[in-house]
Amino acid sequence: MPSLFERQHRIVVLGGGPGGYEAALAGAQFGADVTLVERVGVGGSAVLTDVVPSKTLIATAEAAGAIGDATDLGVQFFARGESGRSVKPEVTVNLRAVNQRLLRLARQQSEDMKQQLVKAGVRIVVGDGRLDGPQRVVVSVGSGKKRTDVDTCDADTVIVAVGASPRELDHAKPDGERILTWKQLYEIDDVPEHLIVVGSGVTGAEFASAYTALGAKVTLVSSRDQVLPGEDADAAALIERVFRRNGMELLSQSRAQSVVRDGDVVRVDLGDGRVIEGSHVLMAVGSIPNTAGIGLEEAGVQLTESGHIRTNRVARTSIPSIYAVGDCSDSLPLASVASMQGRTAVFHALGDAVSPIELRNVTSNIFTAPEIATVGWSQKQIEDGVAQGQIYKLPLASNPRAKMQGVKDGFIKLFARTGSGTVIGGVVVGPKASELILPIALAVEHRLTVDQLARAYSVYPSLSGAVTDAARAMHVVHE
Ligand SMILES: Cc1cc2nc3c(=O)[nH]c(=O)nc-3n(C[C@H](O)[C@H](O)[C@H](O)COP(=O)(O)OP(=O)(O)OC[C@H]3O[C@@H](n4cnc5c(N)ncnc54)[C@H](O)[C@@H]3O)c2cc1C
Ligand SMILES: NC(=O)c1ccc[n+]([C@@H]2O[C@H](COP(=O)([O-])OP(=O)(O)OC[C@H]3O[C@@H](n4cnc5c(N)ncnc54)[C@H](O)[C@@H]3O)[C@@H](O)[C@H]2O)c1
Repeated sequence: MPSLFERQHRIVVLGGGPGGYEAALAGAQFGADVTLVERVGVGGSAVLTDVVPSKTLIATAEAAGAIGDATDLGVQFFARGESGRSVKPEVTVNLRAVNQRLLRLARQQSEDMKQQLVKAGVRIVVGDGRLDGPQRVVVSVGSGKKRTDVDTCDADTVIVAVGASPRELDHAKPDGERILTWKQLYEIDDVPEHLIVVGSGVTGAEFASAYTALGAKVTLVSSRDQVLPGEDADAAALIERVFRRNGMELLSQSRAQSVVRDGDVVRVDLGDGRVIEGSHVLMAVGSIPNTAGIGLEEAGVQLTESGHIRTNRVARTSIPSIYAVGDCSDSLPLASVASMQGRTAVFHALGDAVSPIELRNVTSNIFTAPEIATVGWSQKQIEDGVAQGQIYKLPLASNPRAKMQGVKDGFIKLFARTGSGTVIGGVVVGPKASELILPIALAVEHRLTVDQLARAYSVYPSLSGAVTDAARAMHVVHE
């Protein structure tokens, strides 16, 4: 039974994405008086415009890609033409139906989450929230002169979980038709003839990969030497190779200066004399936190130069009654991290046992084809001497199941502490790497050694067998 203290504790959560949702649920679990203020829909950008729609689109891209892969394994697709001779059918994607499906799925997921909150006893207030000092949130609806305050919520604890929005360049303003942010992609009815993706971070790489599989000609404009800056260098090199093999054009060290539309044509000016033309442009040049104009600085909350909210490892800000979680904070911009922060913040505010967030153990995945999953320390950190470790890389080409399935690209990499053999990180590149990384994540979280990992029975034949094989290869022979 919640104590009187918990029942009297008023938590106001601003923003209903993964961070806010998890915080609200955790508060309700403790029996606290929880109000969630959200302007668009429960689930936030993660569910309505970012993670859920993009991964649903990628599921279709994988299905389209699987047809080509099946051909490699001897499956033939043909139809009888009028003369009785076989003709190769065209594989096309009905993007309008795909988009309708993914938006329906996102709305349903949002509704399911809202019901969960209502069932748990969370009060949901629809509108724009802003802080009025460290312990009050004011909610308004409408904009400009029509803006009206509709609610005032006093709080013992405020959890700010307002997320982030696509960054826009001054000379490349999205028009929602041909020049698009990732939130506007689902409004187009046909697969673009030629999609230019500006920005080769995770968002740009995922959409470039997906639209190539859906049948678009794709040009990826990367401001760096290599796509996916900051990720494992071997994984980035492999994905570039696959992108090129699949017909994608990759422009490295190319920075878009301006994007203009001329009827059905868009032109991206790279500022060095080169201008590329396409039918659509996706701007994937990062995000900015939704922290402006909501009373944070006035309440004394410290922001970083980029406008993110400074937090400690239990997500508390510089003001003790205010916590900040998710993409608006200075933590890692991942849905899983936002959720963990949301829960941690509430546990801390209500005085329950709490483990400070350990970002090093976060597992993440890039949903390109093949996928790239990582956990723990990176090879670069080991090579730079930040962590001491051994590196072992096992190409999937040597794995029996991969051979049977015709898997052409991928590897497993393990990092283990020099001497003790404790697993400190790893990278998986391959189909469903997001599922294959878990044994490595468990090893990192629970400080298992390569020998302990190797002792687990993996199924023969299986892709996960490559994880135990890599662990075996790293066995430390003591003199
Ligand atoms: C294309 C794309 C794909 C991604 N894929 C993945 C993935 O596969 N896995 C993963 O872990 N992460 C992924 N991410 C990152 C993930 O989307 C974010 O880390 C996650 O959404 C952060 O959650 P959040 O709780 O901070 O809030 P958000 O999901 O950003 O939601 C914030 C909510 O706050 C509301 N809000 C903002 N201001 C106010 C206000 N003043 N008043 C009321 N409400 C307000 C907004 O309407 C929004 O609903 C992806 C990101 C992008 C762009
Ligand atoms: N699968 C996932 O979990 C997933 C998917 C998408 C995003 N995310 C999260 O979102 C974060 C942000 O990723 P992102 O890709 O949206 O942003 P990002 O900031 O990581 O990448 C944007 C890229 O655009 C480049 N850029 C900026 N201006 C440019 C210009 N004018 N021309 C060409 N390139 C330009 C930048 O140099 C940068 O490399 C990720 O780190 C990740 O945490 C996660």
